[in-house]
Amino acid sequence: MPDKRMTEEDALLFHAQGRPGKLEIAPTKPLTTQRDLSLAYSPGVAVPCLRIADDPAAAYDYTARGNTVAVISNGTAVLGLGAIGALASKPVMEGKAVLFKRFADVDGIDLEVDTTDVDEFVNCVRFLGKSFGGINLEDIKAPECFIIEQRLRELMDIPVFHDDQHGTAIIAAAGLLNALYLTGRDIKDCKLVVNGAGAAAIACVELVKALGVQHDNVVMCDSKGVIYQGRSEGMNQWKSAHAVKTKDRTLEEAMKGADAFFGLSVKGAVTPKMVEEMAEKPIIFAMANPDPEITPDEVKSVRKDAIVATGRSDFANQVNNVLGFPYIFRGALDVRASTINDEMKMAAAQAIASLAREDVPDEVAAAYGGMKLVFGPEYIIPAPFDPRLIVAVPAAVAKAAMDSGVAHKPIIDMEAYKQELQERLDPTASMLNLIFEKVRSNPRRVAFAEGEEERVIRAAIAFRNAGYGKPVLIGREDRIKQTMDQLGLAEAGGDLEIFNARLSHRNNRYADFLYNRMARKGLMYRDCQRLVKLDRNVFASCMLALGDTDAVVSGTTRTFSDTFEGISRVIDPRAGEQVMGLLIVVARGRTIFVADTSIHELPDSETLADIAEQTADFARSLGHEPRVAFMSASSFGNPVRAKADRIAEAVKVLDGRKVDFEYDGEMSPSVALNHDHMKRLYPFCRLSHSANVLVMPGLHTAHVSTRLLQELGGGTVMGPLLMGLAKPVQIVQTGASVNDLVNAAALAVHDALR
Ligand SMILES: NC(=O)C1=CN([C@@H]2O[C@H](COP(=O)(O)OP(=O)(O)OC[C@H]3O[C@@H](n4cnc5c(N)ncnc54)[C@H](OP(=O)(O)O)[C@@H]3O)[C@@H](O)[C@H]2O)C=CC1
Ligand SMILES: CC(=O)C(=O)O
Ligand SMILES: [Mg+2]
Repeated sequence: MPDKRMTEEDALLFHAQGRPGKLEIAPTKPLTTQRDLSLAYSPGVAVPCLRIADDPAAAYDYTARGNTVAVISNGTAVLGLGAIGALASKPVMEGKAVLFKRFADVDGIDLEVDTTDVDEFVNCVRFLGKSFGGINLEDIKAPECFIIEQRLRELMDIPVFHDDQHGTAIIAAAGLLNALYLTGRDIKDCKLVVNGAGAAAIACVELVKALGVQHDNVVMCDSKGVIYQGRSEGMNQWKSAHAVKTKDRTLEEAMKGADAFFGLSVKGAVTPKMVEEMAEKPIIFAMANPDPEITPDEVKSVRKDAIVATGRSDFANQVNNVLGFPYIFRGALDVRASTINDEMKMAAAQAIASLAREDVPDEVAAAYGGMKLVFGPEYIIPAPFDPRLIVAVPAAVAKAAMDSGVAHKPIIDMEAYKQELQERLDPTASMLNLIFEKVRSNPRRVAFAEGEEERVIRAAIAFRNAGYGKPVLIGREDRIKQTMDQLGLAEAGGDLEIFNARLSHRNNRYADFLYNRMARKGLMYRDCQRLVKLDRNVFASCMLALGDTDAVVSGTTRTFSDTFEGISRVIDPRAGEQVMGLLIVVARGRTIFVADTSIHELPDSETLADIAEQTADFARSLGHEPRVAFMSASSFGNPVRAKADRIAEAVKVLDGRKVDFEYDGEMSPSVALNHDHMKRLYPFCRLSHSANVLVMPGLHTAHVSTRLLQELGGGTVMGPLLMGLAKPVQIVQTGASVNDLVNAAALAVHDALR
């Protein structure tokens, strides 16, 4: 079942563009000077080596071990794709490593071990233990995975956790607890059918039985049908442990009257007829990836009363181990647990289940506006981007580790630990995701002014596929169609709307509108007609001004000022605001907002103060408490520099306005961004910590520093975003990528929703 939000080409491009793959390794210490080299490498490195030789626990203080988890597979059960091999499993393993980082700030390293032999695999992994704080086994088929995990748990003194078994079981159990509650069932009476008797299925059954499901109420099926007592074909000890006395031999027979179904097998294994014959209010978790055993639409076509979950993110109720493994390891690593035991697994399941029952914070609910985030059949489990998971699950896991005596480094102050967990999650990434989800739930029309450009066409298709809205390409139809043909996008982009500014029947309306605005600013009617016909930025802006589109994106083919000139002929600034450019820089664990990067050559004090206020507002909307620094080459008059007065003056302007955020200046970047430096040299500085909003003294400096950051910074740079226009317009940089264009268009839609 294809995901409507992307094509196969999108998936390949995503992985291939820029540096191939999804991961890189970045140093955490500077390595610039000879001294750095001496400290990081020989001779300095010998000192921590000897400390660790004396005391192995010191490895947690002097190396990255304590925050590093190996994601290890042999490629024998990759998602539901089967035994595609170690190498072909690498995209999934890199993906798991990225999820570790993104959701729980754990450094994951993927290792693909090219053997299907259990002894070889175990011998390879067992000797790697000293490098890592934990081992996450992934996509290894049953029954070998049971033996591998068991042996490695015995041989290694760090947590060894087969994610497909326990990660899946924890999430499925959490979902089941909530679904049983919603359908008024007692866990002891629940009749469960499980299709699949491999890694994930066996672990799920074991965990739900530990939580109260009765042995005789569970029927498991595999590729040969029902696992009944006495069956000999295709059996193993793990399946035998769950064999039951029954006359049923097929999945279809077993499903009759069942309360709940777990699918951990393959795509399409369940038919609507099977679902039709289940009990009232059936619970159906079709968890095979990437395609479920049955789709939610198929279920709903026969059973409106069903609660349905899948492993995918494009449906409500995603029961996927991504909700578990990052957080479970976070908790386990933080207390240096020697293992991940049943107590920790149950605590994680309970924490996830309880979170779904709690009131969803407004900002999360608003962002997922299209879905019902109120505890109920469409929301039995938290959404993967729920920012509360990073606190709730690791804290529960860490506590269970401490209570069950496997924590080598117990947490003393749980509240402080929760605060620390909160800070691990990059609020910008979370908020941006929430913004994009909000856009998806409220899609709008966006005019791409440079519709003949290859990248713009690709971006329009990706924008539409991502569900952000309806793109309109401005350009000549024959040119656009020809480019689509050349790119092999004729089918994907065939139904996109195209407006040709030269031929549009709207032109007279637009020219009248423009003339009304510009007649007293030196333009004649014929000038306006020509502009509407020939300048696509003017045409697209007229569409926006007159309600024919909700937003405009442009900028790939002309300089910012040329593009802005066309747009500003039609669109005014928002009343009381400055039009300006704002850059978001996420680097080295911090998010910095930089403005104005686009419009004001040499802003006066009042304008600098306006820029500070608008940027502080924006930072706050992304979850950051703003601390504004007015940037300069000098700090607090030292050394005296020409034209620095207006910057210091901006501070006084803000004093007069009584704003509700911290600000100070003028100061140089090394003061603004280095708190120690700031406190030592300028103890009177009013900022409580390093600045996160940098107001630039002028366009030159803003441009130069922006470009330096983009070319050399090593972090993620977003923008510049265009702020302060009365209608939503984004101008990307010339040379913007498809991704930049899609993001800009989505942000423009978000602006349209204000
Ligand atoms: N949503 C989630 O978070 C997760 C989902 N999964 C999904 O679960 C599935 C299984 O993964 P995993 O347990 O790791 O793999 P395994 O290879 O360990 O197990 C696969 C199981 O599926 C059974 N099977 C295969 N075809 C059929 C069929 N037509 N009817 C019934 N059973 C069948 C196999 O039967 P036999 O024993 O007879 O060979 C085997 O028991 C995959 O689709 C995977 O994507 C896995 C982990 C997490
Ligand atoms: C989600 C997962 O781990 C799987 O499908 O294998
Ligand atoms: Mg897996």
